[in-house]
Amino acid sequence: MKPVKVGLLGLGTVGGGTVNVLKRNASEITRRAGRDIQICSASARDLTQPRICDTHGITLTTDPFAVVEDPNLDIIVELIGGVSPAKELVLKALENGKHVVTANKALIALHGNEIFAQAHKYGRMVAFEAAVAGGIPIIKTLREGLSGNRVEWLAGIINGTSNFILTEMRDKGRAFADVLKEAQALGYAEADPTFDVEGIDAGHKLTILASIAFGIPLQFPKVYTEGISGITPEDVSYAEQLGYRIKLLGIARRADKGIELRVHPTLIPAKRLIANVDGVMNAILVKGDAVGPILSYGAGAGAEPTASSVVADIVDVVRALTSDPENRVPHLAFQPDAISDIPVLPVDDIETSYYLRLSAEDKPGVLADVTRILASHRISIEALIQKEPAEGASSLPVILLTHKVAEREMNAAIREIEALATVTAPVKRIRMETLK
Ligand SMILES: NC(=O)C1=CN([C@@H]2O[C@H](COP(=O)(O)OP(=O)(O)OC[C@H]3O[C@@H](n4cnc5c(N)ncnc54)[C@H](O)[C@@H]3O)[C@@H](O)[C@H]2O)C=CC1
Ligand SMILES: N[C@@H](CC=O)C(=O)O
Ligand code: NA
Repeated sequence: MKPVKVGLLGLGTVGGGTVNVLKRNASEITRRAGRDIQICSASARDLTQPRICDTHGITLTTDPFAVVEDPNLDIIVELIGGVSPAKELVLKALENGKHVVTANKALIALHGNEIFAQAHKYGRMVAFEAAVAGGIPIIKTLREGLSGNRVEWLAGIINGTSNFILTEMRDKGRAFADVLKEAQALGYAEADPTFDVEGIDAGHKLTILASIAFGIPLQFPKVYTEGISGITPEDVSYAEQLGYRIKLLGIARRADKGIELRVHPTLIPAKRLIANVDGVMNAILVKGDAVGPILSYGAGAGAEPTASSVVADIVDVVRALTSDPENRVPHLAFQPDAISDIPVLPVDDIETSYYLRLSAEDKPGVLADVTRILASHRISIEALIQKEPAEGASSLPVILLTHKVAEREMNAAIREIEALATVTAPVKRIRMETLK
């Protein structure tokens, strides 16, 4: 049979990794796919840049639109990133009758509904396994492996850059900015690394996972996002002393009145498996009603781990080229007319436990004031540590762990605590999850 012809948009970290994996494993991949897969052309902004891959035999261009307009290509692999021109390129490729593989989570989370409608219109596939958790086949797991379950919740470490930074801060006491620079040099970070450290990239991935888990539309604007940029080495160390680890988690959970969608730094008991997922590794814990909890673990970023998912998607498309299109797995696992309108809850309604760190003057009565305020909001305290003031400092750190309370109630209590004359700095708050 004739080879399947692929055009690649982007030859950076993931594009280069994809060329390398397809070349190195060509014969095994052909045995799995049933056809040879040939990268015929590729676009990059600057053709003179050094590359991690050998582009011998690939026609190179600086114009990505020339690739999607090439009538000889069957599959377009979009590895440029960002919304524009990626969106225009993907829509055009589908219109031109090509199947699309992409690693672009921002694009799918923000414009997936429109892109899937275009794919449906032209009877083509869009595959995006690499968009969530790099090399971990979590989309396939949710969409296919767990399709007999009612998913109750999922919680994941789904940003490799943030996890790498938190791990290096904890293990080696390194400074945030210094570790972020290293993550960028290793090709883990987004083109704009604030997407990594402010929880936006994890929010994009959570949007996709939640749609596939619960059968809801992609709705990134309703995800609560908070990143790790405010986490200090002190918080990491206090959490450790209390038996917890701080991880940036993306959490999607069915609650009584709707669905929680939130990304924030979270204290997790140190003995949980997921609390020990370190460096650039990612892990997603999914709780299905039938299977119980399952944990998928693997590299969340980097050239070849991400290429592993890109190539698997190419193989899926190639296999589907010979099967009845109506029997394909739907993009969001649920049939397009079966997407439900169950509401996403505002963050104020979400209940969690909290770690609070206060700076208080070393005077009698301060703790009594704080506990009175918490009690007046029906917030009960689970643990408390009070430290000696640092040498020369007049205020002392007080660390509290609370039982579960609604975010709205905690916000009100924090406002009152911060108004106390004896509390000398804004209260530091990190949410906690037991993940049971
Ligand atoms: N780096 C990683 O570990 C992972 C990246 N991703 C996603 O994969 C995609 C690619 O990421 P990387 O390979 O890291 O990026 P990169 O910056 O290393 O490579 C991007 C490539 O696209 C080209 N490009 C960029 N803007 C362009 C434009 N406006 N027009 C034409 N070409 C353009 C560049 O020349 C380069 O060849 C992104 O969507 C990213 O979010 C997903 C999972 C992991
Ligand atoms: N910047 C992302 C790359 C993979 O999606 C990350 O750090 O996880
Ligand atoms: Na994946």
